[in-house]
Amino acid sequence: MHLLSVSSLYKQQGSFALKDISFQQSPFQKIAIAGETGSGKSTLLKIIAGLVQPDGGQVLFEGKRVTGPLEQLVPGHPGIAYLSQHYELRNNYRMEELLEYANKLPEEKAQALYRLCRIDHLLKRKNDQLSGGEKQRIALAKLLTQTPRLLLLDEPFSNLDPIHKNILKRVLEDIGKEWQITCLLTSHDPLDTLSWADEIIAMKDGQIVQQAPAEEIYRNPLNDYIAGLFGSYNRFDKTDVVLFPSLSALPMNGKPLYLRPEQFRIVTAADADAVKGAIQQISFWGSYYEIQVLIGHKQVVVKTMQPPDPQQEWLYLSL
Ligand SMILES: Nc1ncnc2c1ncn2[C@@H]1O[C@H](COP(=O)(O)OP(=O)(O)OP(=O)(O)O)[C@@H](O)[C@H]1O
Repeated sequence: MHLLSVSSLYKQQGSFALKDISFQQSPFQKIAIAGETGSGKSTLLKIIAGLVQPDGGQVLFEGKRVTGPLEQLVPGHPGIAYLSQHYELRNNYRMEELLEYANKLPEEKAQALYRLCRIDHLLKRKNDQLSGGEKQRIALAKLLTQTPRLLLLDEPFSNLDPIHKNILKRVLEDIGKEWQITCLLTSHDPLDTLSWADEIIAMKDGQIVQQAPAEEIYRNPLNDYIAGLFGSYNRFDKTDVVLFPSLSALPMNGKPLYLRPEQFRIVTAADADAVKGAIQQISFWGSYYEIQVLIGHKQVVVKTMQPPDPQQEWLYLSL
């Protein structure tokens, strides 16, 4: 049985509408909802959490309908925890006091949870002695002491530096594995979610545009919007085969073909499939270089570990 089943959700909010949202989540399946700002991700999470009333459709959690705030006195569902982008921790309390007040777990289990959330060294501190990433993990631990079965995280990676982002990623892995809690999260930077998610749901203008496993959505995006969500890409249409003859070996079926920069190889002129291009720009990205290459009238972006010689004006590409 599905843990979560969302069907035909509809919600009007001013000029924005969430339209016909349907998907299912199995126990322990890791789903990320991706989409540009304003595509409706937070609204969807809040409806699932029972915090916003939908205008149509329904959410089933463990086979039972999640009621909206207009149907119950205290909004929310005891089995579903929702961590907002704008969580608040009370001032003037030590973190251990805040957690103790909320905690429903036996002491030993609570301490294990604080270790898992990497906050056990922060318990004596007050709100103003913590960084944003540390506060977020305290807020997360506080929610988890309520023993939810489904954890909804709204943009957990935004506003985090790479160090705190990586800590949070490890915490989320452990929550799934060690605490058997299913996670559903949103992100407007899906690159953060590729390594974590089993399945990605991409949204635009209140609708689901594509739903697929992480690798599938990265390699076979449905359109330019989805391709762009996951970083640099090259779009090739049928007419581009003249410029790049080896494209004819790839299945296009009348649709554009999206190739990621790392799918090209820099070769020598002697390579049978070599296509000559003019180097336009080289940018350094830490672990790789991105090169803008002009082939005929077409701009192509290529990723490489070895940059060309700075004097070099041309290079040869192959697929
Ligand atoms: N209470 C509200 N009343 C009217 N419009 C709203 C309300 N809440 C959100 N909206 C609008 O609904 C749309 C979707 O908002 P939502 O916060 O769900 O998007 P999002 O994809 O989560 O964006 P972000 O990544 O910036 O958080 C936006 O255009 C927003 O302005």
